[in-house]
Amino acid sequence: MNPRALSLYLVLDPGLCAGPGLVETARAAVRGGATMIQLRDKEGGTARMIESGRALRAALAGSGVPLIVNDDVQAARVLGADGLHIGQEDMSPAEARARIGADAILGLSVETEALARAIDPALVDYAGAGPVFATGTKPGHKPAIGFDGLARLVAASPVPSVAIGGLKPGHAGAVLAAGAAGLAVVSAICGQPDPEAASRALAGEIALAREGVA
Ligand SMILES: Cc1ncc(COP(=O)(O)OP(=O)(O)O)c(N)n1
Ligand SMILES: Cc1nc(C(=O)O)sc1CCOP(=O)(O)O
Ligand SMILES: [Mg+2]
Repeated sequence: MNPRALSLYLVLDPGLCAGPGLVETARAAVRGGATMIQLRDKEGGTARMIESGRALRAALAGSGVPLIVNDDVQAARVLGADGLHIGQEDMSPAEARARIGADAILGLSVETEALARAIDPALVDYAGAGPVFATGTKPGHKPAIGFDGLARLVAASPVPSVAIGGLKPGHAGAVLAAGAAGLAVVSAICGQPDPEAASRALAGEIALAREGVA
């Protein structure tokens, strides 16, 4: 996986995207510069994940933007998704890798330095590091780590890290300065009045920040 794919990683939440919907939000975000899309539906079960995933696959076809499925390895397999994102309590990276195959992208959430250090780079392609800030999008999330904590997780991880949790416009510089490959966001794009403009603003900030740290 090219770490640049982690630059602006949109995690789609069907509830927050209820206005335009998942597909239109994804299309708009990609027009604005999103580089990776995750389907994260914590409520709908496998059947809805597959239905939404099919529509997203069709919308993203030819864009070069990978589609990652959150949690649900069965849906990821049925969809032939580009990858799967798992948390520490979902399944082991070894099981996930065995079930999605060698070529699929596998992401793993890490909330502490010890978890980041424990990543096996033979199994896992990227780390989702956070939460950087408290967020209402994920009730019961682990304690916020801030930019200093992010830098420690990034340094401990043997694979590229994408920062997540409460990230908004204005944060890209600090995230990249901490060494992360990019920002993963839900509410900074999903549910915004103009998701394309929101995505373009974040992508522009990331590009500027990258010039600063290159
Ligand atoms: C890019 C990215 N990073 C972290 C997460 C969180 O995954 P997890 O800890 O399994 O929590 P849920 O998203 O399943 O509630 C993520 N989804 N994406
Ligand atoms: C899905 C998710 N995982 C997190 C983690 O820390 O592992 S925080 C989070 C939600 C991020 O949403 P928003 O960009 O709206 O703050
Ligand atoms: Mg999970």
